[in-house]
Amino acid sequence: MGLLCAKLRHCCCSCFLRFSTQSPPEAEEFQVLILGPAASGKTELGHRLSGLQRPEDDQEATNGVRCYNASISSEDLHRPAVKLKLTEVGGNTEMQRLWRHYYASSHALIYCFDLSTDPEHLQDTFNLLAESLKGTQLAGKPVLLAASRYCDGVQLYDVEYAFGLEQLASSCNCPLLICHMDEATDLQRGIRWLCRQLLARKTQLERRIRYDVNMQVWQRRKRSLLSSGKLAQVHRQRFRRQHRKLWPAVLGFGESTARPNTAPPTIFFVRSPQVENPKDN
Ligand SMILES: Nc1nc2c(ncn2[C@@H]2O[C@H](COP(=O)(O)OP(=O)(O)OP(=O)(O)O)[C@@H](O)[C@H]2O)c(=O)[nH]1
Ligand SMILES: [Mg+2]
Repeated sequence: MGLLCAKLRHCCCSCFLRFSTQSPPEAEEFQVLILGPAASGKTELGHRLSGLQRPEDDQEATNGVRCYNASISSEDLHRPAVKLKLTEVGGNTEMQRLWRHYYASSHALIYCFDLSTDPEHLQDTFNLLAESLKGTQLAGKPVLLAASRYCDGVQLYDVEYAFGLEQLASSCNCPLLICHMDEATDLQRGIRWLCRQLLARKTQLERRIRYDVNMQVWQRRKRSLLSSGKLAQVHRQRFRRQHRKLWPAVLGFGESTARPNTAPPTIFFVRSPQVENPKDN
Protein backbone atom coordinates (compact mmCIF):
# COMPACT_ATOMS: atom_id res chain seq x y z
CA MET A 1 0.00 0.00 0.00
CA GLY A 2 2.80 2.31 1.00
CA LEU A 3 4.55 1.49 -2.28
CA LEU A 4 1.35 2.23 -4.23
CA CYS A 5 0.94 5.59 -2.47
CA ALA A 6 4.55 6.48 -3.14
CA LYS A 7 4.13 5.56 -6.83
CA LEU A 8 0.91 7.62 -7.09
CA ARG A 9 2.56 10.59 -5.41
CA HIS A 10 5.50 10.32 -7.79
CA CYS A 11 3.09 10.17 -10.74
CA CYS A 12 1.05 13.16 -9.51
CA CYS A 13 4.22 15.17 -8.81
CA SER A 14 5.58 14.48 -12.29
CA CYS A 15 2.22 15.44 -13.83
CA PHE A 16 2.16 18.66 -11.78
CA LEU A 17 5.71 19.42 -12.79
CA ARG A 18 4.84 18.81 -16.43
CA PHE A 19 1.92 21.28 -16.15
CA SER A 20 3.90 23.85 -14.20
CA THR A 21 6.89 23.81 -16.53
CA GLN A 22 4.66 24.06 -19.62
CA SER A 23 4.89 27.65 -20.84
CA PRO A 24 1.59 29.47 -21.44
CA PRO A 25 0.51 29.69 -25.11
CA GLU A 26 2.43 32.39 -26.93
CA ALA A 27 0.60 35.62 -27.69
CA GLU A 28 -0.48 36.05 -31.28
CA GLU A 29 1.10 39.15 -32.81
CA PHE A 30 -0.58 41.41 -35.36
CA GLN A 31 0.41 44.61 -37.13
CA VAL A 32 -2.33 47.25 -36.96
CA LEU A 33 -2.21 50.53 -38.88
CA ILE A 34 -3.73 53.68 -37.32
CA LEU A 35 -4.82 56.22 -39.92
CA GLY A 36 -7.14 59.20 -40.09
CA PRO A 37 -7.05 62.92 -40.96
CA ALA A 38 -4.91 65.41 -39.02
CA ALA A 39 -5.94 65.94 -35.36
CA SER A 40 -8.43 63.05 -35.46
CA GLY A 41 -7.02 61.49 -32.28
CA LYS A 42 -4.56 58.84 -33.58
CA THR A 43 -1.74 59.66 -31.16
CA GLU A 44 -4.27 59.89 -28.35
CA LEU A 45 -5.62 56.44 -29.20
CA GLY A 46 -2.13 54.96 -29.48
CA HIS A 47 -1.36 56.15 -25.96
CA ARG A 48 -4.67 54.91 -24.56
CA LEU A 49 -4.30 51.44 -26.07
CA SER A 50 -0.70 51.01 -24.97
CA GLY A 51 -1.52 52.29 -21.45
CA LEU A 52 0.99 55.13 -21.69
CA GLN A 53 0.37 58.61 -20.33
CA ARG A 54 0.70 61.22 -23.08
CA PRO A 55 3.10 63.93 -21.89
CA GLU A 56 1.56 67.40 -21.58
CA ASP A 57 4.25 68.89 -23.81
CA ASP A 58 3.73 66.25 -26.55
CA GLN A 59 0.62 67.59 -28.29
CA GLU A 60 2.11 68.37 -31.69
CA ALA A 61 1.16 66.70 -34.98
CA THR A 62 2.85 63.45 -36.01
CA ASN A 63 5.28 64.22 -38.80
CA GLY A 64 6.17 60.68 -39.72
CA VAL A 65 5.37 57.47 -37.88
CA ARG A 66 4.81 56.54 -34.21
CA CYS A 67 4.72 52.96 -32.91
CA TYR A 68 2.93 51.54 -29.84
CA ASN A 69 2.45 48.09 -28.32
CA ALA A 70 -0.84 46.93 -26.85
CA SER A 71 -1.43 43.61 -25.06
CA ILE A 72 -4.92 42.19 -24.81
CA SER A 73 -5.22 39.47 -22.16
CA SER A 74 -6.61 36.05 -23.02
CA GLU A 75 -9.37 36.20 -20.34
CA ASP A 76 -11.03 38.95 -22.35
CA LEU A 77 -11.07 36.88 -25.51
CA HIS A 78 -11.25 33.28 -24.19
CA ARG A 79 -8.40 32.58 -26.61
CA PRO A 80 -4.60 33.07 -26.71
CA ALA A 81 -3.45 36.55 -25.67
CA VAL A 82 -3.02 39.05 -28.47
CA LYS A 83 -0.21 41.57 -29.00
CA LEU A 84 -1.04 44.47 -31.25
CA LYS A 85 1.85 46.33 -32.85
CA LEU A 86 0.26 49.68 -33.63
CA THR A 87 1.72 52.00 -36.28
CA GLU A 88 0.38 55.54 -36.51
CA VAL A 89 1.18 57.52 -39.67
CA GLY A 90 0.65 61.29 -39.57
CA GLY A 91 -2.62 62.58 -41.01
CA ASN A 92 -1.72 65.84 -42.78
CA THR A 93 -1.87 66.00 -46.60
CA GLU A 94 1.86 65.36 -47.01
CA MET A 95 1.82 62.39 -44.64
CA GLN A 96 -1.24 60.92 -46.39
CA ARG A 97 1.03 60.23 -49.37
CA LEU A 98 2.98 57.79 -47.17
CA TRP A 99 -0.05 55.79 -46.05
CA ARG A 100 -0.07 53.35 -48.98
CA HIS A 101 3.44 52.13 -48.11
CA TYR A 102 2.05 50.57 -44.90
CA TYR A 103 -1.02 48.84 -46.38
CA ALA A 104 0.65 45.60 -47.48
CA SER A 105 2.28 44.69 -44.16
CA SER A 106 -0.76 45.46 -41.94
CA HIS A 107 -3.25 42.89 -40.67
CA ALA A 108 -5.94 45.48 -39.86
CA LEU A 109 -6.79 49.17 -39.87
CA ILE A 110 -7.99 51.47 -37.08
CA TYR A 111 -9.36 54.62 -38.68
CA CYS A 112 -9.87 57.64 -36.41
CA PHE A 113 -12.32 60.43 -37.17
CA ASP A 114 -13.47 63.53 -35.32
CA LEU A 115 -17.16 63.14 -34.51
CA SER A 116 -17.55 66.84 -33.62
CA THR A 117 -16.74 68.16 -37.12
CA ASP A 118 -19.39 69.28 -39.63
CA PRO A 119 -20.95 66.83 -42.12
CA GLU A 120 -18.83 68.15 -45.07
CA HIS A 121 -15.60 67.42 -43.20
CA LEU A 122 -16.93 64.03 -42.15
CA GLN A 123 -17.74 63.26 -45.80
CA ASP A 124 -14.14 64.18 -46.77
CA THR A 125 -12.88 61.95 -43.95
CA PHE A 126 -14.86 58.96 -45.19
CA ASN A 127 -13.90 59.66 -48.82
CA LEU A 128 -10.29 59.39 -47.66
CA LEU A 129 -11.14 56.08 -45.96
CA ALA A 130 -12.75 54.80 -49.17
CA GLU A 131 -9.59 55.76 -51.12
CA SER A 132 -7.49 53.77 -48.63
CA LEU A 133 -9.66 50.66 -48.89
CA LYS A 134 -10.84 50.41 -52.51
CA GLY A 135 -8.53 48.30 -54.63
CA THR A 136 -5.61 48.54 -52.19
CA GLN A 137 -3.81 45.98 -50.04
CA LEU A 138 -6.11 46.96 -47.15
CA ALA A 139 -9.21 45.61 -48.92
CA GLY A 140 -10.50 42.49 -47.19
CA LYS A 141 -8.86 43.32 -43.85
CA PRO A 142 -10.77 44.18 -40.63
CA VAL A 143 -11.44 47.90 -40.06
CA LEU A 144 -12.25 49.50 -36.71
CA LEU A 145 -13.60 53.05 -36.91
CA ALA A 146 -12.77 55.04 -33.76
CA ALA A 147 -14.77 58.24 -33.18
CA SER A 148 -12.90 60.87 -31.17
CA ARG A 149 -14.40 63.87 -29.31
CA TYR A 150 -17.74 62.53 -28.14
CA CYS A 151 -20.55 64.68 -29.52
CA ASP A 152 -23.93 64.87 -27.76
CA GLY A 153 -26.88 63.81 -29.87
CA VAL A 154 -24.81 62.16 -32.61
CA GLN A 155 -25.28 58.40 -32.68
CA LEU A 156 -22.67 56.18 -34.30
CA TYR A 157 -25.27 54.13 -36.18
CA ASP A 158 -26.58 57.41 -37.71
CA VAL A 159 -23.05 58.20 -38.92
CA GLU A 160 -22.72 54.66 -40.28
CA TYR A 161 -26.03 54.98 -42.15
CA ALA A 162 -25.63 58.60 -43.34
CA PHE A 163 -22.19 58.04 -44.87
CA GLY A 164 -22.89 54.57 -46.31
CA LEU A 165 -20.13 52.95 -44.28
CA GLU A 166 -21.72 49.51 -44.36
CA GLN A 167 -21.91 49.59 -48.17
CA LEU A 168 -18.31 50.79 -48.32
CA ALA A 169 -17.22 47.91 -46.08
CA SER A 170 -19.09 45.28 -48.05
CA SER A 171 -17.82 46.65 -51.39
CA CYS A 172 -14.24 46.25 -50.09
CA ASN A 173 -15.00 42.96 -48.33
CA CYS A 174 -13.85 44.46 -45.01
CA PRO A 175 -15.45 43.50 -41.68
CA LEU A 176 -16.18 46.88 -40.04
CA LEU A 177 -17.15 48.11 -36.58
CA ILE A 178 -17.57 51.64 -35.29
CA CYS A 179 -16.86 52.64 -31.66
CA HIS A 180 -16.25 55.67 -29.44
CA MET A 181 -12.65 56.10 -28.33
CA ASP A 182 -13.63 58.47 -25.50
CA GLU A 183 -15.77 55.79 -23.79
CA ALA A 184 -13.40 53.23 -22.25
CA THR A 185 -15.91 50.34 -22.35
CA ASP A 186 -16.89 51.04 -25.96
CA LEU A 187 -13.26 51.25 -27.01
CA GLN A 188 -12.63 47.93 -25.25
CA ARG A 189 -15.58 46.39 -27.10
CA GLY A 190 -14.08 47.62 -30.39
CA ILE A 191 -10.61 46.28 -29.63
CA ARG A 192 -11.98 42.89 -28.51
CA TRP A 193 -13.95 42.68 -31.75
CA LEU A 194 -10.79 43.53 -33.73
CA CYS A 195 -8.78 40.84 -31.92
CA ARG A 196 -11.47 38.22 -32.56
CA GLN A 197 -11.51 39.15 -36.26
CA LEU A 198 -7.73 38.90 -36.43
CA LEU A 199 -7.61 35.52 -34.67
CA ALA A 200 -10.36 34.09 -36.88
CA ARG A 201 -8.62 35.17 -40.10
CA LYS A 202 -5.00 34.74 -39.03
CA THR A 203 -3.99 32.20 -41.69
CA GLN A 204 -5.60 34.04 -44.62
CA LEU A 205 -4.24 37.41 -43.45
CA GLU A 206 -0.69 36.07 -43.06
CA ARG A 207 -0.83 34.46 -46.51
CA ARG A 208 -2.14 37.70 -47.98
CA ILE A 209 0.58 39.80 -46.30
CA ARG A 210 3.31 37.43 -47.54
CA TYR A 211 1.95 37.66 -51.08
CA ASP A 212 1.53 41.47 -51.04
CA VAL A 213 4.94 42.12 -49.48
CA ASN A 214 6.65 39.76 -51.97
CA MET A 215 4.79 41.50 -54.78
CA GLN A 216 5.97 44.90 -53.53
CA VAL A 217 9.60 43.69 -53.37
CA TRP A 218 9.32 42.20 -56.87
CA GLN A 219 7.82 45.40 -58.29
CA ARG A 220 10.60 47.48 -56.72
CA ARG A 221 13.15 45.12 -58.25
CA LYS A 222 11.44 45.27 -61.64
CA ARG A 223 11.51 49.07 -61.55
CA SER A 224 15.21 49.09 -60.73
CA LEU A 225 15.93 46.53 -63.46
CA LEU A 226 13.96 48.59 -65.95
CA SER A 227 15.81 51.74 -65.06
CA SER A 228 19.16 49.96 -65.38
CA GLY A 229 17.94 48.50 -68.69
CA LYS A 230 17.14 51.98 -69.90
CA LEU A 231 20.63 53.07 -68.95
CA ALA A 232 22.12 50.18 -70.94
CA GLN A 233 19.99 51.18 -73.94
CA VAL A 234 21.33 54.73 -73.77
CA HIS A 235 24.88 53.34 -73.74
CA ARG A 236 24.10 51.13 -76.77
CA GLN A 237 22.68 54.08 -78.73
CA ARG A 238 25.77 56.13 -78.05
CA PHE A 239 27.98 53.26 -79.25
CA ARG A 240 25.95 52.89 -82.49
CA ARG A 241 26.14 56.61 -83.25
CA GLN A 242 29.91 56.51 -82.97
CA HIS A 243 30.00 53.66 -85.54
CA ARG A 244 27.82 55.56 -87.99
CA LYS A 245 30.14 58.53 -87.80
CA LEU A 246 33.33 56.49 -88.09
CA TRP A 247 32.39 54.10 -90.92
CA PRO A 248 32.10 56.58 -93.85
CA ALA A 249 35.31 58.21 -92.70
CA VAL A 250 37.16 54.88 -92.92
CA LEU A 251 35.65 54.10 -96.33
CA GLY A 252 36.53 57.54 -97.59
CA PHE A 253 40.22 56.62 -97.85
CA GLY A 254 39.53 54.86 -101.16
CA GLU A 255 40.04 51.25 -100.20
CA SER A 256 36.51 50.41 -101.34
CA THR A 257 34.68 51.65 -104.42
CA ALA A 258 31.44 49.81 -103.72
CA ARG A 259 28.34 51.90 -104.26
CA PRO A 260 26.35 52.64 -101.12
CA ASN A 261 23.17 50.65 -100.57
CA THR A 262 21.09 53.77 -100.73
CA ALA A 263 22.21 54.67 -104.32
CA PRO A 264 19.64 54.30 -107.21
CA PRO A 265 19.88 50.99 -109.15
CA THR A 266 21.07 52.57 -112.51
CA ILE A 267 22.59 55.89 -113.52
CA PHE A 268 20.97 57.58 -116.53
CA PHE A 269 21.09 61.02 -118.18
CA VAL A 270 18.23 63.06 -119.49
CA ARG A 271 19.14 65.15 -122.55
CA SER A 272 17.21 68.26 -123.23
CA PRO A 273 16.10 68.71 -126.94
CA GLN A 274 17.95 72.08 -127.19
CA VAL A 275 21.26 70.49 -126.34
CA GLU A 276 20.61 67.49 -128.75
CA ASN A 277 20.34 69.47 -132.12
CA PRO A 278 21.98 72.85 -131.71
CA LYS A 279 22.72 73.22 -135.60
CA ASP A 280 19.15 72.40 -136.71
CA ASN A 281 18.14 75.98 -136.17
N1 LIG B 1 -11.31 65.96 -25.87
C1 LIG B 1 -10.68 65.18 -26.73
N2 LIG B 1 -9.55 65.61 -27.26
C2 LIG B 1 -8.91 64.84 -28.13
C3 LIG B 1 -9.42 63.57 -28.51
N3 LIG B 1 -8.59 63.04 -29.40
C4 LIG B 1 -7.62 63.92 -29.58
N4 LIG B 1 -7.79 65.00 -28.82
C5 LIG B 1 -6.90 66.18 -28.77
O1 LIG B 1 -6.77 66.67 -30.09
C6 LIG B 1 -5.42 67.03 -30.36
C7 LIG B 1 -4.91 66.28 -31.56
O2 LIG B 1 -4.96 64.88 -31.31
P1 LIG B 1 -3.88 63.89 -31.82
O3 LIG B 1 -4.14 62.56 -31.20
O4 LIG B 1 -2.50 64.44 -31.67
O5 LIG B 1 -4.25 63.87 -33.36
P2 LIG B 1 -3.57 63.00 -34.51
O6 LIG B 1 -4.68 62.30 -35.23
O7 LIG B 1 -2.49 62.17 -33.98
O8 LIG B 1 -3.03 64.12 -35.49
P3 LIG B 1 -1.77 64.07 -36.50
O9 LIG B 1 -0.67 63.42 -35.79
O10 LIG B 1 -1.51 65.48 -36.86
O11 LIG B 1 -2.23 63.30 -37.69
C8 LIG B 1 -4.62 66.70 -29.11
O12 LIG B 1 -4.41 67.89 -28.40
C9 LIG B 1 -5.51 65.77 -28.32
O13 LIG B 1 -5.35 65.95 -26.92
C10 LIG B 1 -10.63 63.13 -27.91
O14 LIG B 1 -11.15 62.05 -28.19
N5 LIG B 1 -11.21 63.98 -27.03
MG1 LIG C 1 -0.46 62.03 -34.23
